[in-house]
Amino acid sequence: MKVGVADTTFARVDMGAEAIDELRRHASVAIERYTVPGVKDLPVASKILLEERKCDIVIALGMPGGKEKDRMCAHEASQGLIRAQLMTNKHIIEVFVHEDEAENDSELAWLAKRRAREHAENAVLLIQHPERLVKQAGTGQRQGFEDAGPARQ
Ligand SMILES: Cc1nc2c(=O)[nH]c(=O)nc-2n(C[C@H](O)[C@H](O)[C@H](O)CO)c1C
Repeated sequence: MKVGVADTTFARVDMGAEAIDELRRHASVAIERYTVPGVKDLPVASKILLEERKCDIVIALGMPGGKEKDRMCAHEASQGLIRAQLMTNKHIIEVFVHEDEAENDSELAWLAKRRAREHAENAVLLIQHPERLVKQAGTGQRQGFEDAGPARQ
């Protein structure tokens, strides 16, 4: 199994390094990293990782800033990532941490690292152990902040 890790220099936390560190816990996983300036560059980087560098799945990590133009950028990047998935028929796990999700820098760093690691785990499960994700269906999993848990009925 080969996992592509696409990340950005715009991000204020080295999310790619966190994802790679988590992936390295799985001995059978090869890793290919591709760093670009910002989130809008992630779709083509991800597509190249899937098509030319023969990755099975890509984790695309980015950090939209807190301004309206950043939110617009993130939305455009998301649309590009969805298109790239449809064009390649492969998963690209979007791992965006919006700068304004956190109250301060230390919470931002904690959130970005934890979300990157949890989605790295999801990428391995999607390719190698999809049945384990089926077991988690409907359990309100979240990446970063606490899980929401299942709805009380
Ligand atoms: C406004 C803006 N905001 C962000 C952002 O919030 N997060 C991010 O990662 N990148 C941003 N960029 C840069 C673009 O994604 C892209 O790197 C440039 O437009 C060059 O293609 C831009 C231009």
